[in-house]
Amino acid sequence: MQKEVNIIGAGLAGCEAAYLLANNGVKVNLFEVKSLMKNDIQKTNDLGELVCSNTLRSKSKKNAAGILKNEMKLLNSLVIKAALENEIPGDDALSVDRFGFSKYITDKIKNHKNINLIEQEVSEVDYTKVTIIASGPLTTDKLGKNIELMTGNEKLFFLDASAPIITKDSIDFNKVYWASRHNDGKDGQYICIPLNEEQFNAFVEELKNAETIKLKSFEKEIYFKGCQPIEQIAKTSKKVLLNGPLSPNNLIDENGNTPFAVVQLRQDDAIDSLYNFVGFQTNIKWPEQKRILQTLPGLENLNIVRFGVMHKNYYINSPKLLNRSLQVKRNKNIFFAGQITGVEGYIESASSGILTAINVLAYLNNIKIEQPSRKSMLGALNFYITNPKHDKLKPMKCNLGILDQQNKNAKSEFYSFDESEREIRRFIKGINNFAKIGENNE
Ligand SMILES: Cc1cc2nc3c(=O)[nH]c(=O)nc-3n(C[C@H](O)[C@H](O)[C@H](O)COP(=O)(O)OP(=O)(O)OC[C@H]3O[C@@H](n4cnc5c(N)ncnc54)[C@H](O)[C@@H]3O)c2cc1C
Repeated sequence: MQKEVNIIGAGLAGCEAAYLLANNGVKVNLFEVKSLMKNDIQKTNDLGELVCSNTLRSKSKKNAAGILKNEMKLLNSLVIKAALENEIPGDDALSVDRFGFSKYITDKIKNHKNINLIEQEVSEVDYTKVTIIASGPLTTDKLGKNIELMTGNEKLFFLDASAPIITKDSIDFNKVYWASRHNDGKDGQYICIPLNEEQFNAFVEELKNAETIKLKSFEKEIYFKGCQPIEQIAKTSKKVLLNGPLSPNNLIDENGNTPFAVVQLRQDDAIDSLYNFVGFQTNIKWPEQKRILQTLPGLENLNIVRFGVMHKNYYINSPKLLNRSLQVKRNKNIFFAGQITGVEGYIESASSGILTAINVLAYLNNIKIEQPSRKSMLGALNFYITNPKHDKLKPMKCNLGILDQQNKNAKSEFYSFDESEREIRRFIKGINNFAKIGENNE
């Protein structure tokens, strides 16, 4: 009889897991609620939606995100395929047309003979079925409560925010210029809004005094580093702004000058009509957002198509609840994948979907497998989020610091990349008796 798995959530992790399992002959029931009930940041009915920025971050072989994406590609990632098919200019980053990206994923999932997409909210997990919970940082309340009951554990959360998106035709191009940080200012792919010191100081004051949406009393201000709202950074330090979202480094204008500060806009769609603010996650009230952004040179008439918003991000205490196979210790039929496990970010969540699916496949085949080691980014993330030493897990993005690569200083600048690739190839070889991971295995 055909093996069967339920997956809750058709986001990045759920779709990756469904794709891998279905490609390996497993019948997948993929449950997704968004066509019936959207959360505040979902905009379309398509699957694998990118809810905020449209970038899967750096392509560099020296960067943690570049290393993880290469590992995912080796593992036949649906998300990487969708991204490469829908890539748009983004300098060093893999930026995508978010609509084309999700459409690609949706088509692959809906047309797969082994995947049955079921549009409904799951409020109770059926423990008798092998199940992957991939319901993400905005898991519905009913399911969240059911997960709490199952785990007997407190749910954790941190606050996250998204950045506004504007139309290109509302920008005054006489006041901005094109440049790319990683390309010596040539062949610019980002719209750069130059600020002199006075303009920068005035903008920072606006951000500091901006009226923000009030948090509910139970939402203590817990921000995850890397997703801090811009107004919060402004309150903390001008230096952090100048070294971060408003850094002018390498953004040389047409006259060969480097401005005091630069606000960057990144292309957001394939037809080049929308742009998002780089590093401008915000929780400022919407009319205030518009007023403050309009003070920037060139944006006096800006047209915002999506405002920045802030959200709670749920995740479980994985070190306590899950074993290294991302399986609930007290209920072997139940697995978790994606951001709900405590990884943070698009590619981290998607890659976790791949690893969980491989573990589910091993479980269905009654095979014990060795997880990828910490020489790979996938293995390092998995080790981090399931490490019992982290009794209060803090969400983790991929980064070079979590890799266990003893000789990385002694070797070439691409040592980590090469070492991680070797590790993933070794891992794939080790599971090829039950998992088909080939490039075009569909
Ligand atoms: C506001 C915000 C901004 C973010 N910005 C970025 C960013 O710019 N860059 C980045 O790398 N990461 C960002 N993230 C993180 C990113 O969203 C996640 O890392 C990623 O989408 C998580 O993937 P996932 O598959 O785990 O969950 P999701 O992509 O959220 O998918 C989960 C799916 O489960 C569905 N679902 C939920 N509950 C149920 C239920 N009961 N029954 C059925 N279906 C259900 C949801 O509708 C959803 O489609 C952001 C997150 C938030 C909340």
